[in-house]
Amino acid sequence: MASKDPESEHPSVTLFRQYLRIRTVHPNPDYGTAVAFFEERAHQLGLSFQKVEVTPGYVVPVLTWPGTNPTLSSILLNSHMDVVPVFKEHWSHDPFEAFKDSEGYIYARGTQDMKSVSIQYLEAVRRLKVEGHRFPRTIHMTFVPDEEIGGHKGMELFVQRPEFQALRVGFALDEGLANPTDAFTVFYSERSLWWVRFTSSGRPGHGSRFIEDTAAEKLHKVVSSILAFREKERQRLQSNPHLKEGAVTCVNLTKLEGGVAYNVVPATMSASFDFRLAPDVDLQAFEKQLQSWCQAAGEGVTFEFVQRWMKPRVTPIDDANPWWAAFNRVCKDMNLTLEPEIFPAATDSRYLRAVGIPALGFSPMNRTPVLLHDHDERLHETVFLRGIDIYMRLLSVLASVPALPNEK
Ligand SMILES: CSCC[C@H](NC(C)=O)C(=O)O
Ligand SMILES: [Zn+2]
Ligand SMILES: [Zn+2]
Repeated sequence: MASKDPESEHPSVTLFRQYLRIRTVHPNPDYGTAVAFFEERAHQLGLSFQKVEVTPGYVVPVLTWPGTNPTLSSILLNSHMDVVPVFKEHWSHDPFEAFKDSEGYIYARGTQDMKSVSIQYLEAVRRLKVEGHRFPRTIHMTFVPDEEIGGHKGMELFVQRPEFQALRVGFALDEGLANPTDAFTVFYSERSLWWVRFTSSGRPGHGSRFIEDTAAEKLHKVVSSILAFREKERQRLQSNPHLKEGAVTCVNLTKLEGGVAYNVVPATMSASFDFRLAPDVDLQAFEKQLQSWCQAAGEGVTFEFVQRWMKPRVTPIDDANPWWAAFNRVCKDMNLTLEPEIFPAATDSRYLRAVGIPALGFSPMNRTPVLLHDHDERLHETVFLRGIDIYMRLLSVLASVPALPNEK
């Protein structure tokens, strides 16, 4: 039970607060201290431990609880170690102090995204071990760097390593989002992230004249086409109560660049967009759409990709998927209402799904406002503790899923 008395704080909450104090914050995350923290936990829990250096200076600690049947594929519990920067002046408490208020809310960067989940995994495994359980399937816990900046020095490299293949992962859990209602959200896919810069070239000249064919006019046209598309998608979402945010495509104009002086018409200008493409979008056709918006804007309008995800994958959420069936059954047994959704942004699950691993994004935080990346990110200790109970039940069932047809 949670307690207001600091003397009798639940040890799992104390461990959570210790981890929150490790400053794994961008742009200079202290991964060394975090990796040492997980190594210490591995020793405390009697788990095997390895460090996989995916690129110089970027280590993935892997903690393993072997199953009783090594021929079966394993369960991967993934979380990322890094957290996004803070605007300290907007916080009610120091974001790296892990302050707990008199009601039991813990304030810190990472309380929701996703240091809570890392500790819930560890504590669920610890308690199951203490209770004397053994399961057929091996459980691995991985703590990856750099998710918040794209996973390019983290999960993207890790899934290509022989050490990762050796884990023989059959199913993975990774991050989700809080849900302010009594329900829990679970993510079975995510939108494809495309960051695109459109550059327009035109005739330069004096700012006092009606110059023909300027870069700005053509950029304006392409921006208008994209914002009109945005509005169409926005209306589609708004007019259909059955559609969730992740099921439509979103785009935002996030950067405008160009110009040197008030009285010089520039020869080039650019506009950058953050596209989030719904999993059912035909990506080749969408690229052609970008080309035709450029052509319609006039000569000299081009685009380049800064990020471009081309492998959208969906983890099936029907009973034909034994992992989903197991996950869903536990939630039913625990009377948890699940809201399956497509993750609106990008997580490391995309790298797992792209190499063929079914993955669900789940951070067990109901009755909690979505505060990831926000000021005063916080989580109530009772919600955190209930998450450990939920993982205990989930792990017991997932790690006992009988041999699949390809495992016999
Ligand atoms: C280039 S990867 C960026 C990853 C980030 N993920 C989240 C969850 O905010 C995003 O979707 O913007
Ligand atoms: Zn995250
Ligand atoms: Zn994040």
